[in-house]
Amino acid sequence: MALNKLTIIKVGGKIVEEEDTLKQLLHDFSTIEGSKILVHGGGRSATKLAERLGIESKMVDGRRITDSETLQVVTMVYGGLVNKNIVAGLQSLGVNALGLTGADMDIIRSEKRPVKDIDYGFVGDVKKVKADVLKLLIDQGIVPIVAPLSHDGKGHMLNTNADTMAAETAQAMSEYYDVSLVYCFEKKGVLMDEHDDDSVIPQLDKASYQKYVQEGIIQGGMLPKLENAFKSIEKGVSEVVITQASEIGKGKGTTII
Ligand SMILES: Nc1ncnc2c1ncn2[C@@H]1O[C@H](COP(=O)(O)OP(=O)(O)O)[C@@H](O)[C@H]1O
Ligand SMILES: CC(=O)N[C@@H](CCC(=O)OP(=O)(O)O)C(=O)O
Repeated sequence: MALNKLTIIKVGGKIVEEEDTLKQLLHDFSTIEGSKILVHGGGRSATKLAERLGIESKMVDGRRITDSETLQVVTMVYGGLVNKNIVAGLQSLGVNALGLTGADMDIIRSEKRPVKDIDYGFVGDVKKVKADVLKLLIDQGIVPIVAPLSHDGKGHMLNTNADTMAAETAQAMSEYYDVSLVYCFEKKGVLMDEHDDDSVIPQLDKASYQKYVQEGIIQGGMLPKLENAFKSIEKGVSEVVITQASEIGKGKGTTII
């Protein structure tokens, strides 16, 4: 029997921090038919609040070094401000959104990343996504809105890259659904030249990805997105697309092959 379709949209920090772009995204998300989940970031909003509090933000390969003060900031920003703004916005559009961190209903459990060359601090590597619980919610007509926070099951929240949260959720949900994972950000897709929006790479395979990383064409925040995209395809996700938020479902952007 063919599996039902599930669309997982990941939306990044630049879109969620601006009222107009967020409003447009929520409108576009509300029009997606069928089962869906929204995973959001908010890195830029966390960096701004940290700055106002006099806390410096450090990123390595697109991931935040999270000390205990930074963990407080990201918990407030992702689990509070950003998540609840999205939930309220979607409710106003008739979408029965439910905001969740990984701790809520134990949906996403992680382990603190071991210290190797770099100590990322309170950053979680995802160990388990409770796909069955998310499915129960979806079956009730609820639309889960997932913040980039997981927990370790011992009482600690852990900061977790939103691209990874979306990918791990997509992989786990593939047991029950035919999953499309769409990474939405402010550019039209993965670009040959970051500053030229007309240089979209329509299809990207792993060999080309590795070559572009070496050449410096792909870097920074695009790294966790693409690492997660390739892993998702390998682990049963039907489709992974990287595109501009306004072009969801229009067959544009970069498709991972
Ligand atoms: N080849 C590339 N094509 C598009 N963006 C790229 C590329 N290489 C690096 N980037 C950078 O990656 C960023 C997206 O990562 P990030 O800011 O983490 O996204 P998000 O909006 O999901 O939080 C882009 O804004 C861009 O600056
Ligand atoms: C560990 C880690 O890097 N966590 C990310 C979580 C937020 C995020 O991923 O937000 P964007 O999608 O807006 O980049 C961070 O704190 O920046």
